[in-house]
Amino acid sequence: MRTVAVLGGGIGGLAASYYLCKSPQVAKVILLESSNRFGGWLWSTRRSDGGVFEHGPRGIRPAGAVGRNTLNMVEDLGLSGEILPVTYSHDASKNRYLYVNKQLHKMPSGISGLLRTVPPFSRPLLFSIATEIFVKKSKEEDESIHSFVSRRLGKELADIAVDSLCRGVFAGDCRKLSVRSCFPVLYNAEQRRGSLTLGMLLGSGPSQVVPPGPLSQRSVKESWAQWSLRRGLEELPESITDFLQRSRRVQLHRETPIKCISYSASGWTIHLEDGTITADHIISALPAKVLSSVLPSSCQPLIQKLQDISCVTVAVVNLQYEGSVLPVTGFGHLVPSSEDQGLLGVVYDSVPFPQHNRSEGLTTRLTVMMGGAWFQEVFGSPDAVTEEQLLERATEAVRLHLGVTSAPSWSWVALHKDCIPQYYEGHFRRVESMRSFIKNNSLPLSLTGSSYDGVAVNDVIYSARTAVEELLGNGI
Ligand SMILES: Cc1cc2nc3c(=O)[nH]c(=O)nc-3n(C[C@H](O)[C@H](O)[C@H](O)COP(=O)(O)OP(=O)(O)OC[C@H]3O[C@@H](n4cnc5c(N)ncnc54)[C@H](O)[C@@H]3O)c2cc1C
Ligand SMILES: C=Cc1c2[nH]c(c1C)Cc1[nH]c(c(CCC(=O)O)c1C)Cc1[nH]c(c(C)c1CCC(=O)O)Cc1[nH]c(c(C)c1C=C)C2
Repeated sequence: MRTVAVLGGGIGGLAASYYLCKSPQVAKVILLESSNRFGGWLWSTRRSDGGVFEHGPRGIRPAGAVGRNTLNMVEDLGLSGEILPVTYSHDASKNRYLYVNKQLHKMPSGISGLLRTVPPFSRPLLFSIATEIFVKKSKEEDESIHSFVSRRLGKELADIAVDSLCRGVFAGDCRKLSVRSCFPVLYNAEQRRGSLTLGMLLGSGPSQVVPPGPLSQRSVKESWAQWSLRRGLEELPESITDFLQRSRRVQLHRETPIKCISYSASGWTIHLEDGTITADHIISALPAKVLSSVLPSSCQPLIQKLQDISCVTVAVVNLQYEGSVLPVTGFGHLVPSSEDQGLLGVVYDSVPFPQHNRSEGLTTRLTVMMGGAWFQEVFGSPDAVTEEQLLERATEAVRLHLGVTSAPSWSWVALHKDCIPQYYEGHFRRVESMRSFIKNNSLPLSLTGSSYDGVAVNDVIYSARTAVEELLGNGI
């Protein structure tokens, strides 16, 4: 392989470039990013007083093949000493809350949490789990998450717990999201074991093989539930960028938006604002809709399918309060759509990562997330809403939900337009048919990034690795 162009310099494009760079088979890697920085949604503000605020992801899970894979990369980049782990026994792992009927309720955990009736639920969770074993498996090839959970565990759990969970991961509506694509473990447990309960007890099928490196082994030994980095998660893309800059085979281009791409027998031509670049193969780590807008019209069937993968907009408001202001301790709370459509949830950042608090004087850091699938309905056009409106709505939620009446001593409002792709029912078929089109037409193109195979940072990195392995026809 002579030249591979990687489109989009978020964590997906950086990871693809990293894996390409590891292989001697590739002569040249060209990474093209439209904005003035690499990292995409991994974005941390570091203040001069020591405070670190995350505007995108704030914690990564170490578990599973995808979690091990990321830790192996982190170790290879020399970031092991920067890790901030949060163990399973930490309050942030044990305590998560739901805000229902204008009150915070701790989500049931442990055996006693399953046996008792825990508000806002009207019966013990064990009842739903025990009866779930006898529910017949579906013959449908996909289903909405809400329909799946209602059928197997009851409507109450679907309406409150699962509705909130989908807002806290996809900022999305569980009535539209696909169980098969968003929660493959649940789908496979039903298909392979006939039940979620049996699937959890017996395992729901083979998982990818990723041998754990020393850092991943440490995460198991020390029981990590999630981790961040000392200077915030943006340290990860910064470190990959440094790694790539050290290679003479890699060209990194910021402020280089791709205008369109064309294909001929001699390969791809990528049209930029001020010139063109040629490549033998393209790995796209662009959001699906952006890729659809730059592809040549000869790819019409692919363009159509890419356009069907839409994204939601999330407003992220970081708040710093003086002193210790939280009435409870834990990861944060989620708000079901029946309680408040626009307010998705509040993360209590100071609890899992106190190391990111300002170095002098006690502070509490919170992040309020708003909008998602309900953005337009609640706030109107993202282009018309003001920062003042979003800040006001966020501080009002903190006052009502957590009883914090003081004004924040620092705040940051970010409007993330089209930031989380929504895997609606039938997503897996759309992705399958896009990849078939590429294969059947022998297009030297790979699809990676959060639009296809999972939205978590771990999933995006693993998808980049898979794209490179498939391209080079070997393991990395
Ligand atoms: C608020 C929020 C909280 C999250 N929390 C978590 C979490 O706690 N844990 C977790 O695991 N995940 C979390 N995620 C998800 C995760 O951060 C994202 O799914 C992931 O970062 C997406 O990476 P990506 O590279 O696929 O896409 P992006 O980050 O969107 O990268 C795409 C890149 O393409 C560039 N681009 C766009 N158009 C062009 C063009 N024409 N030419 C060139 N470049 C272009 C963009 O500028 C961008 O840099 C969160 C996401 C958000 C938004
Ligand atoms: C309130 C909105 C959001 C919060 N986080 C996100 C949104 C949209 C985005 C997000 N959160 C997680 C992921 C990755 C999923 C993964 O597979 O690793 C993404 C894209 C992690 C996560 N956050 C919550 C859960 C249950 C998970 C899954 C992994 C885990 O169990 O740790 C819950 C949660 N998210 C938010 C809050 C306030 C909250 C619960 C109290 C914020």
